[in-house]
Amino acid sequence: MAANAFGIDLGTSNIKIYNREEDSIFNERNMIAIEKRKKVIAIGDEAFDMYERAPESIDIFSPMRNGVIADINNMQILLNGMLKKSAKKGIRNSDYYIAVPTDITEVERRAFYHLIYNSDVKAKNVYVVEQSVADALGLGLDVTHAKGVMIVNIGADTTEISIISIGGIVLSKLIKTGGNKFDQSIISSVKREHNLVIGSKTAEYLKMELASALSGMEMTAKVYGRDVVTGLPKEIEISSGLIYEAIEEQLRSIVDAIKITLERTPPELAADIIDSGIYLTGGSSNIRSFDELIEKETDLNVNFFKDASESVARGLAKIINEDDFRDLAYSMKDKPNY
Ligand SMILES: Nc1ncnc2c1ncn2[C@@H]1O[C@H](COP(=O)(O)OP(=O)(O)OP(=O)(O)O)[C@@H](O)[C@H]1O
Repeated sequence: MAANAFGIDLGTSNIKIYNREEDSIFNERNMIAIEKRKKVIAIGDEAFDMYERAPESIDIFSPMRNGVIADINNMQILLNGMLKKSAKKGIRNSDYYIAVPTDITEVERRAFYHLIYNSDVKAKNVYVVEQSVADALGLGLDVTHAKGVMIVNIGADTTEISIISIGGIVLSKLIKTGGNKFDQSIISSVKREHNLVIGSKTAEYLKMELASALSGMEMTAKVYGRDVVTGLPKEIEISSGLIYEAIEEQLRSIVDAIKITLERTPPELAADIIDSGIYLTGGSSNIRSFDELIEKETDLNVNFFKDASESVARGLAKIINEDDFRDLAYSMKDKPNY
């Protein structure tokens, strides 16, 4: 029997690890800090704390890009370190369940599997789970039944929109828009409007404080940055209106992708979705009134969950612990050329 079982949701911004033995979810930033291109000096939240503060000799980055593994060697080092951090024992000879986006290439999919299979955790078994299936289970939906559900996961680099029925994916679309793109737009807008250079952590703070998916909110927040003209540090008050203008285009592209997916949904499943509504998940679904915007634009009910950023990990926990859902995980070994 396997020593333990872990469920892994590798996000561009955060890595979430479910540990069966401790029945807990570990959630830290998916970041690694490397000094002089050789020495790993920090991982996870500790690396994130150094981000945009460290000298040039230290590179700090996420080994994931647009929802897929961009740097497998560093992702492996990071994952091993995070597993050791998250679990007191049972890392070796355990079963590993990894969530993978659906709308990616076979090469990208294989990289998730090999990340675990080739790592020094010496996994007993490696199983792959479609990310949106785990997401739906984590929200408390029983996806093994015939009823169709639509899951919209708005993450950091990506938004994945999926239609699930009878435990399988009927349609899935991954678009390269999410929280990180909102942050980048906020940086550009603050620079254009106020001649102020801010870092991405400040942009994320402004997003969390002031962003709304609907116009009309009136709030302000003070931030520090560097004045482009004088080169000196400066404090400025930013309005929610500016943040709305900065992210409006990206909000629209997410709504448009949802509409396109709905248009392509088979009619019987569309009827189910009208009945049950759209399920909104992922960290960026926390932007104020996102559910209201989607409801307004699609005329469908939107179900929003406050702690949705860990729903994939909670879904993996269900697959690990409940026999009824075990078949939702599959081994890549059963497929040729793996
Ligand atoms: N309260 C909040 N308001 C707005 N955005 C938030 C909030 N909380 C988290 N976020 C954003 O959610 C994103 C992280 O979400 P999540 O953990 O679902 O992404 P991920 O799985 O790492 O990314 P991806 O799915 O793109 O690989 C970040 O961009 C973060 O800024």
